[in-house]
Amino acid sequence: MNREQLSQKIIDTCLEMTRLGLNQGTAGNVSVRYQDGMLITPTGMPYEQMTIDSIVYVDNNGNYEEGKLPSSEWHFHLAVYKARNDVDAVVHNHALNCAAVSILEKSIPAIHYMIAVGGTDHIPCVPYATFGTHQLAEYVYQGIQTSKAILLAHHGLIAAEKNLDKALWLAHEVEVLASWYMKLLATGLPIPTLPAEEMKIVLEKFKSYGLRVEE
Ligand SMILES: C[C@H](O)[C@@H](O)[C@@H](O)C(=O)COP(=O)(O)O
Ligand SMILES: [Zn+2]
Repeated sequence: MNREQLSQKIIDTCLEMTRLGLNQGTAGNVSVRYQDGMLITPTGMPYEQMTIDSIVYVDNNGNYEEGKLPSSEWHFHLAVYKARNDVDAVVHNHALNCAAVSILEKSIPAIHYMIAVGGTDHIPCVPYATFGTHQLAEYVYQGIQTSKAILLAHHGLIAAEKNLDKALWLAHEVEVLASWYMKLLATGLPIPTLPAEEMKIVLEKFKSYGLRVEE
C-alpha cells in the first residue's frame, strides 16, 4: 500500500475501534511501520475529523514533518517497532475493561485458553509512567518483547501485529479477556487458571491456527 492508502487504513481502523466500543473521545492512537519510521495519528484530534493529510510520518530517530504534531505516544510506538521485527502495526486504546485491569496493576492470567493470542500465557501489565514519556516507552519496549498485547498500568492497552486488521482484532480479543477477568474478580472467589502445560499446547496450536484475520 502507498502512503495515502495506509493513512486511510489508519483512519478506518480508528473509526472501527470506536465502533467496537474500544475507545472514547480522543484517547488512543494507531500507527503502521512505513519506510524508515512509521505513519501515526496526530495528537488530540477526534478520529471523525481526521483526513489522510492529518496522518504524520515520524522517522526512527523521532523526526517528524513540519506543521504536523504526531500522537504524544510516538515514543512507545517506535519502541514497539524497535523491539519486534514481527509486527508492522500498533493500536493503543483506553478500552473500559483493559483500563480497569490496568488500574488494579494486574496482568491477565490464563483464565481462558484465548489468553494465548498475545503469544504467551498471560497478558502482562507494565508499570505506570506518565503518558508520552521515554520512561513509558522503555517499559513498553521491555513488555512488548514478552507479548504482542500489554496493559499499561493506570492507562490502557497496546496491541501490535503484522497489520492493522490483526492489531485491532487482537485489541478486541484482549478487551473480551479483560471483561471476563473483571467479572471473575468481582465474585471474590478464587480464580482457577489453566496449567502451564496446557497453555504450551495451545500456544503451539495457535502457530498454525487458520481462522485469524488474513494478512
Ligand atoms: C492524554 C492522552 O490521551 C494519552 O492518554 C495518550 O496515551 C492517548 O491515548 C492519546 O493521545 P494522543 O491524542 O496524543 O495520541
Ligand atoms: Zn493513552
